[in-house]
Amino acid sequence: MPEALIIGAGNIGRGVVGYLLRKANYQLSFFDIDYSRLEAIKRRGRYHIYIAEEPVRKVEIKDFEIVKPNSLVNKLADIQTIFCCVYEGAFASIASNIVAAMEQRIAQKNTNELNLMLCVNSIDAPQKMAKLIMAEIADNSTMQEYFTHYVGINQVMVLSAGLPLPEEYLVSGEDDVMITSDPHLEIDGESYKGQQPEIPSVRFVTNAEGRLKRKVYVGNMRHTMAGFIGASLKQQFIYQAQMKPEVRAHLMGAFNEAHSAIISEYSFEPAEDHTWVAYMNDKLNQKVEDKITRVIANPERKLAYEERFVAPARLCLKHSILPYEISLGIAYGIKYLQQRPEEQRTTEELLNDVCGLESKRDFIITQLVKNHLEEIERK
Ligand SMILES: NC(=O)c1ccc[n+]([C@@H]2O[C@H](COP(=O)([O-])OP(=O)(O)OC[C@H]3O[C@@H](n4cnc5c(N)ncnc54)[C@H](O)[C@@H]3O)[C@@H](O)[C@H]2O)c1
Ligand SMILES: O=P(O)(O)OC[C@@H](O)[C@@H](O)[C@H](O)[C@H](O)CO
Repeated sequence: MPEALIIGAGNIGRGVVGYLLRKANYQLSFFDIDYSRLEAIKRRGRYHIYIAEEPVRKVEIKDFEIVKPNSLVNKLADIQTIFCCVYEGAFASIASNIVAAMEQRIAQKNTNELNLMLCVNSIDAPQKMAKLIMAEIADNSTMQEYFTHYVGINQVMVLSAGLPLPEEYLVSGEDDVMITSDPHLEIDGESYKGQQPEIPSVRFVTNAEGRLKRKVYVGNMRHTMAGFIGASLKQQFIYQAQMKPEVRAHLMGAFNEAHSAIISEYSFEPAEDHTWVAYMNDKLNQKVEDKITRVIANPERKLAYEERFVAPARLCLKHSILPYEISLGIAYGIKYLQQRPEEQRTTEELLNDVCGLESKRDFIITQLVKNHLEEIERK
C-alpha cells in the first residue's frame, strides 16, 4: 500500500487531498500543529468528506494515522510522499523539520526520493521553501548535495475548494469537511524526483508557473472579487454574489481580462485551456455554501503587489489589455478594508501600503481604482 503524510489537516489536507489519496488506496498519516484536534479525530476513529455534487455524496475516512509532534522528524526521515496543505506562514517550521529529517536520512544512507507537494495558492512557493531549507544547510555541502539529488519540492494546483462543513450537515461530526465537485490536482512534474505515481484525478504537468498563475490570477482573483463585492452587499456566501447578473458580468469581465493576459504570457495547449475555462466557469453555477469570510480572509495579503489582483492587473498592462474590471475588484477590496473599524488610512495610503501601488509608476491602475471607488460611493 503506498503511503503519504499530509501536513496541515485542514480543509484541503483532510478534504481534497485526503479524498483523492484514499480513493487511490493510500495509507494516510496526518500531522497538524493543532495536535489536540488530530487526537480528537483519531479518538472518533473516522471523519467524513461531503462532495458537493447533486445529490451531495458522503465518504467516510477511517484507518488513518496521526503523527505526534515529537515523531514528525522520524516520519519525514522514512516517508517519500508528503502533501503540505498549509499557508506560507508554516513553511519555516516545515523547512526545519525537513532539514532534521535529511540529517537522519544521510546517517541511515536512505536514498529514496522525498517529494514535498506544496498545496498552496502562493506564487514561487517551492522557491521560498527551498530558500528556507538552503539557509539552514548553507555550510554543509553533504546536505546540499542530498537536497539537490533526492528532495523534490513541487508546486500543486488544487483545482477544487475545501470548506468547513455547512451547518445543515453538521450532525455527524465536527471534523467533517466539504469539497467541491470533480476535485483534481496538478503537480509540477518537472521538479518531481523519481518515478511519478499514478493517482486518479492527479496529473503531473509541465508549465507549472503558468498554470499556478492561471489559477491564482484568474480563478482565485475572481473568487476573491466575488467575496469583496458580496461583503459590500452584506451577503454570506460566494454563490449569492456570483448569481447576481450585474455582479457576474463584472466577475466575468475581470476573469476574461486576466485570462487574456495569462495566455499572452504563457503557452497553453488551446484544447486544455478551453477545458480549464469551462471547469472554472461551471463553478459559477454551483450553489456551494462557501462563506465569504473564508474566501476574503487575510485581505491585505490578497491585495498585495505580487498577489491575485495587482499582479494580473500589471500583467494586463504589459500585454496592452486595460484591467478595468480587475481594478473594480481592487476597489471593492479597498472599500472592504476601509470599513474595518480600526482602519484609518486614506485610499491613497491603502493603495500604497497594501497594494504596493505608486501613483506615478502605476498611474493607470491607481486611477482606475479611484474612479471605481468614486462610482461605488455614488451608488
Ligand atoms: N480551501 C481551499 O479551497 C483551497 C484550495 C486550494 C488551495 N488552498 C491552499 O491550501 C492551503 C491550506 O488551506 P486550507 O483551506 O486547508 O486551510 P486550513 O486553515 O483549513 O488548514 C490549514 C491547516 O494547517 C495547520 N497548520 C498551520 N501551521 C502549521 C504548521 N506549522 N505545521 C502543521 N500544520 C500547520 C492548521 O492548524 C490547519 O489545520 C492554503 O495555502 C490555501 O491557499 C486552499
Ligand atoms: O486559500 P486562499 O486563502 O489563498 O484563497 C481563498 C480561496 O479563493 C481558495 O481557497 C479557493 O477556494 C481554492 O483555491 C479553490 O479554487
